[in-house]
Amino acid sequence: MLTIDAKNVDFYYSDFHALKNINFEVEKNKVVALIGPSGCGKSTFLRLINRMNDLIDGTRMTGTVLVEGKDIYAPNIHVDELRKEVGMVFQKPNPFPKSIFENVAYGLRVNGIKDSTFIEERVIESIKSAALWDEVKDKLNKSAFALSGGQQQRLCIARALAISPKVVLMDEPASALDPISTAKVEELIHELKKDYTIIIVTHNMQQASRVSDKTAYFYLGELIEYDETTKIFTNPTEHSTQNYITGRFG
Ligand SMILES: Nc1ncnc2c1ncn2[C@@H]1O[C@H](COP(=O)(O)OP(=O)(O)OP(=O)(O)O)[C@@H](O)[C@H]1O
Repeated sequence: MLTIDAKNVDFYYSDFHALKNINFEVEKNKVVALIGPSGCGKSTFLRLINRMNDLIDGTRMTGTVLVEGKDIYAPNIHVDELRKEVGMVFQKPNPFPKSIFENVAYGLRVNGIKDSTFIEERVIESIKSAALWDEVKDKLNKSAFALSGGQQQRLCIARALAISPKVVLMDEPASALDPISTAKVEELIHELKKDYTIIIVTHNMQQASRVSDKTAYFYLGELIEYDETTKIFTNPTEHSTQNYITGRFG
């Protein structure tokens, strides 16, 4: 079964037609990069996969988005349940004003989990998975704001992992980070794909080619080309893709 299967998706911000007939499939445990010039609809599409656009007034979607075979826009879908399966990491690290431990425990607590041994194990495991353990193990009760930006971003990744999602959406997760932190996040993405399916929006072509199995090139609300990353970066079919990856526009 496909992990993500979007068919004939159109999306509007009021009258503005932001996504045009998108068809997009992702297999389990793959990393897919969404690339394309600013304003072409990458983030809009990413946010459709965990219904983040529902929060914006005047928006409308047609078509279907299936996550693990379930139509996530069907009336019986609970958005809170969906977001347990489809986690998200944003461009700027956004830890809560809580301790390092409580940031990661948060999703478990709001989901009603009370078993403190389970919470502790899950928090430690998630921080380890996010490649942050060695840096924070002696200060789990300190404020998350005392961490560096790169550490905060890995903490946000740990927070997303704690509730065991199937899919992790990442919207330019390294764009606010220095090169060393960026490299750590990229290594982490590589590790995480053993257990998760990851969709990442990035403006950094090297990053897309380093971290992803497949790459989707968007332009003016259309999915122009979607293929193996090596193919997109060495021998794309479309002129528009070629122009973008070689830096001729965008
Ligand atoms: N909340 C909104 N209300 C109205 N229009 C919006 C809204 N968010 C995005 N848009 C428009 O939809 C289009 C796609 O935006 P989106 O943020 O998805 O692009 P993007 O490819 O992710 O861009 P960037 O690379 O700059 O983040 C743009 O023209 C944008 O102006």
